[in-house]
Amino acid sequence: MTQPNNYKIGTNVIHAGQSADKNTGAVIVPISLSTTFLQPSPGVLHSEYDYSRSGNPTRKAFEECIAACENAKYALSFASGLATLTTITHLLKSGDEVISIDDVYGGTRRYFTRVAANFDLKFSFVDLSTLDDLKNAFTDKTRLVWIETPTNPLLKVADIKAVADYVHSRGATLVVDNTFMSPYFQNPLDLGADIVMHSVTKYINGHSDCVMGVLATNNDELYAKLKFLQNSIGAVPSPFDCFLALRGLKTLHVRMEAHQKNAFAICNFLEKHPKVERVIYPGLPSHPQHEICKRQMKGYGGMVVFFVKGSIDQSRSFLENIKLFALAESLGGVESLIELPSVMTHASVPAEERAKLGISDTLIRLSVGIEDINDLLADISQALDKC
Ligand SMILES: C=C(NCc1c(COP(=O)(O)O)cnc(C)c1O)C(=O)O
Repeated sequence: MTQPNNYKIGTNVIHAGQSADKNTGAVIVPISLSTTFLQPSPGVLHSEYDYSRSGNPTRKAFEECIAACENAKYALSFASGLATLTTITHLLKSGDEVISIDDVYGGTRRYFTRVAANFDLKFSFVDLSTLDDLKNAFTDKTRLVWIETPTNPLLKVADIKAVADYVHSRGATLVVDNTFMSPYFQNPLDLGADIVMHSVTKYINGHSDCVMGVLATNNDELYAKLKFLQNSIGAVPSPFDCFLALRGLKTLHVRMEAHQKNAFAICNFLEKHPKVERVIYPGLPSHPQHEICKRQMKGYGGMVVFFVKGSIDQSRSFLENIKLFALAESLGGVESLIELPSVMTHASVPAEERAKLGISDTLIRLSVGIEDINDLLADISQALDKC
């Protein structure tokens, strides 16, 4: 269990869970690759570790650091964001129902509808800009509510505290996927969420070189169940990935501020451009839930979406001419990424659902990196001029 401390996140990312090694004095947490640990006598442990799937020193350091960053007592890490989602879903039993915000990552919807639904779990997807849909979708079998906020890709925002209060009034559990904000700009547990999770692959690792996931909670009972599931299902990250993620995490506060500064500059440019229909960013007063953003978020992140005027022809032309932004899936790395959700990250969402959500062929998603903003703006400008 991670004890609360009075440090700010900019200190915790560097120090929490990372005390110098008592034996060697090593200041940086080593990569502990041993899969097994000596037992002086059968069943008697030399340390807290017996087998690396059940517990690993490098993984423990990362989990303790994330717990401190999310103001949590506990954190558990996994091989990917979806492995985290899968493990959380195993808290449920046959016949249980789950309500998810409608605009979730395509892989999350795919797991819910094409994997977990085969085990007699029922999923419904609702717009959460108000509580009405949530209340209408709730039944006595609803056990879990899953929200991303902001959502991927449309950056919709849900009122975490209001959702948590209602979910708890019905005796259910709230999970918040905090990937787009990272622990630096938003702490859902402080707002009433029971579990917060991240695709560590994104901003937490921050360098597009590690696929990993993590969850954090203050609930002792949930932690005990999830710790059991982490070991029993075994979807754990490698010690090397934990080392990479812990190293990337150390600059989270610096990177998130740089992402945000560049994102605002790009929004200001796009809003004035004649070939841009609409720009969506939580930090803009024009965002439909901007007041909620100001209340529950400490910043607005590096994700920007906008609609180009025209059709997929204009989208393709723009994306084929962009140079500095890498046309690729994923997000949250120091390099700028760009993608077309309707064809790439959300292609697995049925076309009629995409249409209902507004994920059109002219919706462009930017993961704004921390390159020099003048170069990023010049790149976007030259590509827009050609489409
Ligand atoms: C790969 C992409 N998303 C992964 C993702 C995931 C899945 O994380 P993985 O580490 O890729 O398994 C979970 N939650 C959110 C909000 C995500 O965006 C993407 O949107 O490009």
